[in-house]
Amino acid sequence: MKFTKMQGIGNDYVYMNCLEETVEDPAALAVQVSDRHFGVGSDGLILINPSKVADFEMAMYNADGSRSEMCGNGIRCVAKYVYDYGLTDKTSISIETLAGIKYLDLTVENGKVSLIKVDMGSPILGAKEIPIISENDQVVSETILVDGTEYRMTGVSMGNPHAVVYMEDVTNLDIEKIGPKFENHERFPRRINTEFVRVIDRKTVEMRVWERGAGETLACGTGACAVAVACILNHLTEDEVTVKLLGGDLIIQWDREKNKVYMTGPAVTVFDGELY
Ligand SMILES: N[C@H](CCC[C@H](N)C(=O)O)C(=O)O
Repeated sequence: MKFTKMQGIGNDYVYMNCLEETVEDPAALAVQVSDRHFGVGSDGLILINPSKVADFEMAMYNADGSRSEMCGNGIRCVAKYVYDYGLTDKTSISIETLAGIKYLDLTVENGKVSLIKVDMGSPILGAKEIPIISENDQVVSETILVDGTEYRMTGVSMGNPHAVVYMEDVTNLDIEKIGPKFENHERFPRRINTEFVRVIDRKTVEMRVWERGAGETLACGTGACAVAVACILNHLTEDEVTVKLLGGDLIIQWDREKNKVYMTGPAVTVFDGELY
């Protein structure tokens, strides 16, 4: 079976073109290919499928085989894949996900996609869609007790669930220890992606992420969107934020009139390969 390894600011997945290949058991394949010693090495597996309602469909599996609704870095790579490999010649495309249809604008340089802007749709706070928040609205955060320590956190769904946790320092964080405690906390029955964020200034934040089903990754696109929304709601930043992740930067804008989040970032092809 043919595959392509791609990465979006270091968040790497194995991509398979399922317009041509058939994958019988994607959950098992995700575990197999993700292994960094016995497999290809990745944060998970992403299948590019045909769609009846959009140009393509993306099916995303974490390294542990669990399925996620959405993947921000992954969807930019899918856009690069379908354009660079000639599956489409459009530079505005739609991709169906379990979190709805997403719309993407591609920047092409020398015949290849270099940058992608994604309309990530509307964030969801708790169970309810976030209404347009005025500057006078109250701070949106809660306290959560994890492993004996109280943290301030905002829960945001970008189709998949995120806990945004505010920190003074993320560099020295023992994420291998605290990450799993958040992921499996009783507050989150479907487990959770956790972003630990430090606000640098009103336009810049830095974060590290512990992903549901994958552990620490170098970046998380949906996580960066959740972080921006949470920081904006808490009046910590402006409506456009540069999110600095271990693998690079993403620009996140929240258009509060339309209640849409836009994510802009790169996508890179690493290599093509064949699985035996
Ligand atoms: N890295 C991905 C998100 C993966 C989320 C996944 N770990 C989940 O279970 O929701 C991103 O760029 O958005």
